[in-house]
Amino acid sequence: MAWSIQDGFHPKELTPGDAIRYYVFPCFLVLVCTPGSLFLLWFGQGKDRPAPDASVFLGSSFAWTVVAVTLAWAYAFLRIPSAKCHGPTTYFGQTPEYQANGVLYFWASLIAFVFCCALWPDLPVSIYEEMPYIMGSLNSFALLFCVLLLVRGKYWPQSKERIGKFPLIYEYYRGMELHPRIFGVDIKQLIICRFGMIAWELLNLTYLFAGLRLHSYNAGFLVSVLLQSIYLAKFFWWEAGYFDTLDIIYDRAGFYLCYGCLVFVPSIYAFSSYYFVAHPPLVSDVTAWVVFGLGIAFVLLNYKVDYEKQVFKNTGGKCEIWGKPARYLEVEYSTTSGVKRSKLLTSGFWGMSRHFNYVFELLAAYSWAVVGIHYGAWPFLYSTILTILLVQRIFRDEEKCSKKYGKYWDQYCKRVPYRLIPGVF
Ligand SMILES: NC(=O)C1=CN([C@@H]2O[C@H](COP(=O)(O)OP(=O)(O)OC[C@H]3O[C@@H](n4cnc5c(N)ncnc54)[C@H](OP(=O)(O)O)[C@@H]3O)[C@@H](O)[C@H]2O)C=CC1
Ligand SMILES: CC(C)=CCC[C@@H](C)[C@H]1CC[C@H]2C3=CC=C4C[C@@H](O)CC[C@]4(C)[C@H]3CC[C@]12C
Repeated sequence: MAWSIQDGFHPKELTPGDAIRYYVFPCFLVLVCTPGSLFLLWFGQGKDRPAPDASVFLGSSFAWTVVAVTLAWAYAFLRIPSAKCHGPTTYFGQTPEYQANGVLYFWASLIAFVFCCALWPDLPVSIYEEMPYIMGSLNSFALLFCVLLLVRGKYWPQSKERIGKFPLIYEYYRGMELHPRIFGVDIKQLIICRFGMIAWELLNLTYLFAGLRLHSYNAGFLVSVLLQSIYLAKFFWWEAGYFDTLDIIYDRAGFYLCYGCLVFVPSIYAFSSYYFVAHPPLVSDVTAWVVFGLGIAFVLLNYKVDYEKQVFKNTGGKCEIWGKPARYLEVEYSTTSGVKRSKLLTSGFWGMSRHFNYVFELLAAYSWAVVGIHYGAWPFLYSTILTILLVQRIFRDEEKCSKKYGKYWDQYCKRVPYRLIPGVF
């Protein structure tokens, strides 16, 4: 069998597992995420504010302006002349093209935002206070956008790919197309890399500036925002590497990714900074800067693990890992254009566990939350959800690899027996 995503769903053979996967889980997420995100932004302000009513979905003119400007800014950077890069060719022969100006986009966004804050000093506090409305607008936009993706992917697909039928709610959740484009740009790059990631960064800065205006300097808050900013700067530096991941080569543009980056990222990923405006961290300055040192180490180590694999792949295995020639397993997989050979790295971090990059990813996420430890669990919301998301991702990634490499994947798992933490899991 050629290595491809062999979709197919047989309602007559529905197992309890299928029912959960194709009906219960997507319905649950679609129903829970919207009220959940709105609750978080109301609750996170920690005041006795009246709970938002249904009119919050209409947003406000300020909220819609913020959303529209951020989207237009992200879109503009995907249209300006720039170098291009490409993702892996799909099994049905499509090679997605991306704009390779992530670093410029990141710095230009930061500078433009700081400039706006200097021009309108009340801007950060206004955005902070209007966040429930901004989240209302984002929810309305995202839910509708995912309907458009579903309709277009189902009735007017842009690619030649043929995929099996699934329950409608699952198609909405999963999405229909792998690499859809809109007005000349790749939708996943626009929504995930450009909107989601820059919203996370600019919201962090907004909350930090709002905190400074409403209270005073707080080392714990600054450290938390700095660590996330360094992490996000690293993301834009490595953006081309992201085009080789599960989200791009396997997941489709639908609720999971698009609603995820339009709503889940701004509400949950940036939540600790949001929470710190009304609940300034209570750790001492010295503790905060020790956390900073550790956090930077975790972010860099996370990058180092990804980088080892990138160098290994780019050199076809002819590289050194930790000062010794890389060790690997030779593997084969079938494609529609014949059998292909590849290699799986088994030395360095990739010999310790099959997803050691996630260990540092999690440590980094816990490090920028830990400055809020005196407030209990809320500052750890993102890191806790990330733990669940990454464990689920390990299983999804391994299902993909097992389908792709077959018996070779079993051999690799024997050589590198642990998934995440050596000796434990
Ligand atoms: N903050 C967040 O929300 C999240 C952050 N991340 C971060 O994003 C980055 C990328 O993570 P992610 O895309 O999940 O996964 P990985 O970078 O771990 O990539 C997994 C893929 O790499 C290939 N691979 C796996 N093992 C080996 C090996 N030993 N040798 C060579 N190739 C191998 C396989 O693809 P193939 O063989 O087909 O090429 C596999 O599907 C990480 O830094 C991670 O921490 C990830 C998820 C969520
Ligand atoms: C339940 C629900 C709606 C989930 C949404 C999940 C998505 C928003 C995330 C799933 C995978 C996430 C990411 C993967 C890898 C990344 C690289 C990292 O360096 C930066 C973050 C990210 C782009 C991250 C972003 C959110 C997801 C797409």
